[in-house]
Amino acid sequence: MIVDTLRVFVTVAEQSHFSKAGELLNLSQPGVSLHIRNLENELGAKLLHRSSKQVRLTEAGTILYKHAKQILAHFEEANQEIQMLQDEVTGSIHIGASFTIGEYILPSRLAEFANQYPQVKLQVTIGNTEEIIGGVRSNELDIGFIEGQAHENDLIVTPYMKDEMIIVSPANHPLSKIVSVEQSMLQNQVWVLRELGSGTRAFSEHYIQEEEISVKRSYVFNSSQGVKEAVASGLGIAMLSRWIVRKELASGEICELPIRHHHLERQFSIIRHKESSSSMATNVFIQKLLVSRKDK
Ligand SMILES: O=S([O-])[O-]
Repeated sequence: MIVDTLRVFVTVAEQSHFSKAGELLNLSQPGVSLHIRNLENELGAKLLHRSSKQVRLTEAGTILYKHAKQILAHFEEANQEIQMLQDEVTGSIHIGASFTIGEYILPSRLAEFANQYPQVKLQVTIGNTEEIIGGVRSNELDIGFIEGQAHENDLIVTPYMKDEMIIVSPANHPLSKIVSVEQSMLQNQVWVLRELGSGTRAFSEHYIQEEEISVKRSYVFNSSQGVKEAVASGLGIAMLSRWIVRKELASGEICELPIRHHHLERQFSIIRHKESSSSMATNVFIQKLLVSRKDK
C-alpha cells in the first residue's frame, strides 16, 4: 500500500540510514530499498542521494517528504475516526449547555446521537454561559456549549456554530410597523434582558453600549423563554437568538425589528477542561457534532 511506502520513505529521510529505518520498521535493508526504488520509479525522480555512510534527500525528495508527512497525518486521523465508528461506544456524558443551545439546538442532535449510540447515557444541564463555564472548570460537566465568551486559560474552546441575533418586539409595538428601523428609533425603549452571566445579556449590553442607546427601563429574566414570553406579552423589546423566536415570528406573536445596516452575529463554542482527558463517548459526540454542523 502506498501509505506503507510513504512511511518507509519518511523514516529513511528522518534516520538518514536504510539500516536504521529498517530496524525501526522491522524490515530488511533490501525491503527498505525496494520501497524506495518503487517510489522513485512511480514518481520518475531520484529521491535520495546515497553514499556508503548515509542518505540525503534530493530536491524532489524534500518536496515529497513535506507532502508525505501531511498524507500520513491525514491518514492517521481518518484511521482514528474509523476506529471510533467501529468501536463500541459506551459510558456517560454530562453535557452542559447555555439556554439557546440547550433548548433549541442540542435536543435534535442528542436524539440522533442516542439513536446511533444507545449504550451511552446522556445527561444535560442547562444554565447560563457563566454557570456552564464553572461546571466544566470544576469537572462536574464533561463538555459545555456556550453562547458567550470564555477566556479562561484552563479551557479548550472550539468554535461550534454561528448564531444570528435579532431585536424583537411585541406584535403591537409601534416599531413593528416600520420596514427599516433606524438605530436612533431604539432610543428610550423598554428592554427585556437576560440576567448577568448570560451570553445573551453580555451580547445585548455590548450592543446597547456600542450604539449608545439609552434604555428607558429594563426587566430581567433568567431564561430566554422568559424573555420571549415577556416580549410577546408586551413588556418591551429584546435581543435574542433567531433560534429562540422562530415559531413566534412565523405565527406573528412577536415581530422582528429590521435594523438598518445591521447583521448581528455571535459564535457558539464548545468548551472542555484542558487537563481532563475526554472519554471515548465524549470524543465521538464532539466529532459527530462538528461534522454535522451546518453553519460554521
Ligand atoms: O444562556 S446564555 O445566554 O448564556
